Amino acid sequence: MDLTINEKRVLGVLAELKSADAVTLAEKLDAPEGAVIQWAHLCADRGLVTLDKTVVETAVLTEEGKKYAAEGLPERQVLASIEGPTPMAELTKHPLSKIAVGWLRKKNWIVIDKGMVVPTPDVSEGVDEVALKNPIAGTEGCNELVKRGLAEVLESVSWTVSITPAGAEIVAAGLDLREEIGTLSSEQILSGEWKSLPLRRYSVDKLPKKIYGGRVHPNQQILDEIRTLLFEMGFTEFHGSIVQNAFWNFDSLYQPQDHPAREMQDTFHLAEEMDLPTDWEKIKNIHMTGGQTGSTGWGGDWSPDIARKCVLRTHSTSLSIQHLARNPNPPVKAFSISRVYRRETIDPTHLPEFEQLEGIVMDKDLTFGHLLGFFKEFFGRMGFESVRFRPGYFPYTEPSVEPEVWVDGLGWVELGGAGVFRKEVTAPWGIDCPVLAWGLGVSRVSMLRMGLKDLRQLYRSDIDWIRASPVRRV
Ligand SMILES: N[C@@H](Cc1ccccc1)C(=O)O
Repeated sequence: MDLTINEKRVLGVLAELKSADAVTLAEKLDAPEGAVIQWAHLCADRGLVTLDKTVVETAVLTEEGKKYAAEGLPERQVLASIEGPTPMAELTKHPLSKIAVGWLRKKNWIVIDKGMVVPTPDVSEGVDEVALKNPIAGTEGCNELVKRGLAEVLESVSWTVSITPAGAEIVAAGLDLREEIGTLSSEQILSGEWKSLPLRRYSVDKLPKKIYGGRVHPNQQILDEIRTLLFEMGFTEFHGSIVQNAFWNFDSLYQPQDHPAREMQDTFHLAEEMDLPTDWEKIKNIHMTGGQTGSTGWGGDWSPDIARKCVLRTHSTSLSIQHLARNPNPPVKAFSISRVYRRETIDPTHLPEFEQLEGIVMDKDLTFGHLLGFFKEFFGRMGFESVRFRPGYFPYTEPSVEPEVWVDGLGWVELGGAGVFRKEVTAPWGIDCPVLAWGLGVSRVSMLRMGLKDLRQLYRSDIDWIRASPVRRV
């Protein structure tokens, strides 16, 4: 049997001791415990030793636990601070009363009667207090302390290694304890001396431990791929703040102030307010009368106070309109990949935050047909071969569509919305050519591309999944 020198050394010690724990072995062999355990496992693989694992639990007090061990549990301290019936109002002055009162009642150390706290006759030491003096893992008292965060249980693993008859036999037959040779010199080869040297054996059928290099998160890879694709298609990128006022998130997009999407249940509203642009009245006019656009507007009233209120952006269209307001002259061809926030109930296909890919193309003579053509091209390059369009509705586009892609096994999957911005949206900023606009859920795209059933997987720190996900072309 080709044993390594270290395996032989383990057997050598065990031939004498028969059985030993890893700490003793490590001492005898003057080697780290971890290494000794590894050598013992190699011997165990060959049936020369057996290994027994014992998990020992030790309880230790947390910082808070230590403090109470010295001063007494809060309920004990508070109880000690009163003599006989005491008004509740008095008791609550004690700095620990917040923690203590619940426990005092739970332990039946007090009863509360018409605002008076009355100590009961039985206030003897509890198992938790015993454990606080000497915590022993697994005892009822100690479990109580763990629940209260006053103690924690640490696990330590210890190994016992025992030699088997097969191992003893090998030792009895004599062990060659000469150092093994890992490299040969040319003299050793030329002289033929190598034939008698104890050469280190290599096992070619044992797989080495896997090494994982750093890598980009699979979802980020897809986002990067989309960015690269759009740069290749001639787009520039725009960014903006996560916090937007309603003016940019809703009003400038011709979303009426009583639109249901603005409701509490859909949007994260913030307490902050943000100033409006100095020429905000043109948006008010558009909403109330349609301004110079030939539209009748929504009618009714429009309040700058509502428009100043901040929200977490619910869509990146709020960034698109600001990009257009800053760049009102054609051509504009720009995109943004940004997180957006909605009050969704979390489930496999809905999250309260997700990435949107937002795009705008502005130029003379653009038509709705160009928008559909863009999607065919873009989704084709993303690997979705069939695209279809369903009519849609958005307050800021006319016409509007919802593009869908075909995914084998799932059917048609809706990916977002698109359309041509209405005059009510573009005219206030002096834009007079058509603007194609869209917003797609890219997390959906990632999910489909990776074949995931659960969107949440994209945002979990699941290191095994991240390592196992195939590296994609970027
Ligand atoms: N903002 C829309 C998508 C959209 C963007 C631009 C134009 C039309 C629709 C959404 O979040 O669903």
